[in-house]
Amino acid sequence: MTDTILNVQQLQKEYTGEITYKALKGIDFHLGEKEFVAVMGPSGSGKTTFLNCISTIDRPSNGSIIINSKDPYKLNDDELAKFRRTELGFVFQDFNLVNTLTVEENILLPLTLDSVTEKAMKQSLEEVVDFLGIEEILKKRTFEISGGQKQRVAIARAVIHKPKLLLADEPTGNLDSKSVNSVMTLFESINKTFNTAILMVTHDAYVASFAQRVIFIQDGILYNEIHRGKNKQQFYQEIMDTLTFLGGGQHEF
Ligand SMILES: Nc1ncnc2c1ncn2[C@@H]1O[C@H](COP(=O)(O)OP(=O)(O)OP(=O)(O)O)[C@@H](O)[C@H]1O
Repeated sequence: MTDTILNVQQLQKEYTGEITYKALKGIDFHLGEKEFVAVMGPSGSGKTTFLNCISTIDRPSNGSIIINSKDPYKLNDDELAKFRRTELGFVFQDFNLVNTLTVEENILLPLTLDSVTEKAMKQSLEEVVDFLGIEEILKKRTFEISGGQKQRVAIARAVIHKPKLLLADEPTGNLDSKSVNSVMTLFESINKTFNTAILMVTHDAYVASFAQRVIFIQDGILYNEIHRGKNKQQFYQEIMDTLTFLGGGQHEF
């Protein structure tokens, strides 16, 4: 068994308001330190809540989350901000780039916040830009580049500090099929080249088939998980079969 980067035990999340809603009802989950796992399930099943609890956006109601041997919910605000900047990387469906900054400035943002030296910044930038093949757009503003390019920039920003764990919520949700392919190939190579563990929520079985394992959440509980063997096409079919078994129209996934 590989070392664990993320250990989730009995995770529960209850949204309180006029009506109390239990979005997560006790989830146990381990992510190996070099693993790439996709999270699937019907709409409203709790996928984003699960990811948000792990990414420290949403505080769990009960249970524990340990990332790289640390409990982020036991850190004070400054420590937590630093923890997120150094140990985690985030990729979202809508890219979350700063429109007033250039591509290069966007990518360097996490490092400027951590007062990294200019020399070290340049070196990290060169490495990530080379890896992602985005030299020619570095001086452009975000409104001058395509959706696929925006997501590559967002990924560059998410991995420039070599996080141990990359968290992605529907990273291909706003992309055309050609960009979906290139972004997923990129995720695969980030996972293999930098040994970055990846946890990614997706509705798309094809996108999930790039992962090594898919977990399925239904009604706030872990319903099932399947592992990829050598054959990606067969894995895709198994994912589709599980989704069909889970029920709900295809539009729900
Ligand atoms: N802030 C909130 N307050 C109250 N209820 C919430 C809140 N956020 C989510 N929920 C509820 O919790 C449940 C799980 O939501 P969540 O967004 O995690 O589902 P999901 O599986 O990611 O759905 P989708 O695939 O549609 O994005 C839903 O029923 C949702 O309405």
